[in-house]
Amino acid sequence: MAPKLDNPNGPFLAKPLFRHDRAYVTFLAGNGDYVKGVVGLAKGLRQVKAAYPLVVAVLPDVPQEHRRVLAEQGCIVREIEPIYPPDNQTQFAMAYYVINYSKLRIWQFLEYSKMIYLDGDIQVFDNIDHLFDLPDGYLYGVMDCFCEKTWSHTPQYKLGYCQQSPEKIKWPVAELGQPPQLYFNAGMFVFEPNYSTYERLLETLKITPPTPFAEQDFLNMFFRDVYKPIPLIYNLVLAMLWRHPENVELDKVKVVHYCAAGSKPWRYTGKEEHMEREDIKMLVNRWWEIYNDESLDYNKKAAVANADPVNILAVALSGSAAVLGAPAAQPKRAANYLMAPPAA
Ligand SMILES: O=c1ccn([C@@H]2O[C@H](COP(=O)(O)OP(=O)(O)O[C@H]3O[C@H](CO)[C@H](O)[C@H](O)[C@H]3O)[C@@H](O)[C@H]2O)c(=O)[nH]1
Ligand SMILES: O[C@H]1[C@H](O)[C@@H](O)[C@H](O)[C@@H](O)[C@H]1O
Ligand SMILES: [Mn+2]
Repeated sequence: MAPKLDNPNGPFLAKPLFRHDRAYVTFLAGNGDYVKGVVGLAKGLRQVKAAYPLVVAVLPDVPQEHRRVLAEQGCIVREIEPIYPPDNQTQFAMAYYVINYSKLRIWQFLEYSKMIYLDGDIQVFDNIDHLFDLPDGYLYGVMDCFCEKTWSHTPQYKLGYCQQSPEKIKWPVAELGQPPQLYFNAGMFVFEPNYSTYERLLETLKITPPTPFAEQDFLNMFFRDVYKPIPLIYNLVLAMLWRHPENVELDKVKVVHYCAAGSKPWRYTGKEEHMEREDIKMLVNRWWEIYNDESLDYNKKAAVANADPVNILAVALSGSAAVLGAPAAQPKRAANYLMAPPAA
């Protein structure tokens, strides 16, 4: 008797052709050295055998040469238009962060039902694919720390209050009412692209004055009712090491965010405050090990050899091997879409 198939159409059709509607996504602006961060991130994701590709949302000012480097690393490069805060108000945001409002465009990546955003100055040391399985309908991220000078404009900083240790210096409820809502660091978050959310984000931005932490403040405000904190192992903001060491179990950390002043590995000199710490040196070295590891460079042939036949067919249809593991779902809306060229 013929074996009973789960799917009466047979094993070939049992798997959908386009298997992934999930991806990691990062953001790249300018012609500077953040491209190194993104290359490092792409290689880090490969090292931990991430099941999903890395989409890089690039602004028009990212040079072709950098796009080519990213495509050769197996990234899916997508150009986005910049987003600026409302006219004449940019002076109220920290100039350096204004460009980050453009990150809102990633809600427009409708061919993906769920994505994990990671800053270019993040490295992934352990697989985090399981975060894609968190229940839909929420935005997930790691709670920030308010203790660095970058927060000196806020009442939290002035009081010495931090949501990472709310029991140390208590929020003065009698004077100021309820403590501030939980606030996530926007260098990493799990979200669902959605066109109506995207439109509401842009509409709301038009009537929202810019603030110092730019889109990070804005996203915290916009998603305040659906934000769910996840453990800090998913985005270790480096200042946690000296501000709240009792909260950090470094050997369990899966994702490191090199956001503290002077900690970007590709610019590291060790001279800035805290940068002489052994744990910082170790984390910077670990980033470089990944960045320099040639065995982690994208290898089209190996990717094809490891892929199952369904994926190979998908690649053949898409005309690009760089999308292996994330066959080319076509964007449902107009977007400049640069498929990775076949690697030489
Ligand atoms: O010249 C630049 C500047 C930034 N970026 C991209 O924008 C991201 C955010 O910039 P930083 O990582 O330098 O910023 P921080 O980590 O200090 O900032 C934090 O606060 C910011 C407020 O705007 C954002 O929310 C950011 O995601 C969050 O991690 C970078 O990782 C990178 O992906 C570039 O590509 N080029
Ligand atoms: O997003 C910012 C950024 O990452 C800064 O480097 C850090 O000092 C802040 O705490 C954070 O809110
Ligand atoms: Mn960052």
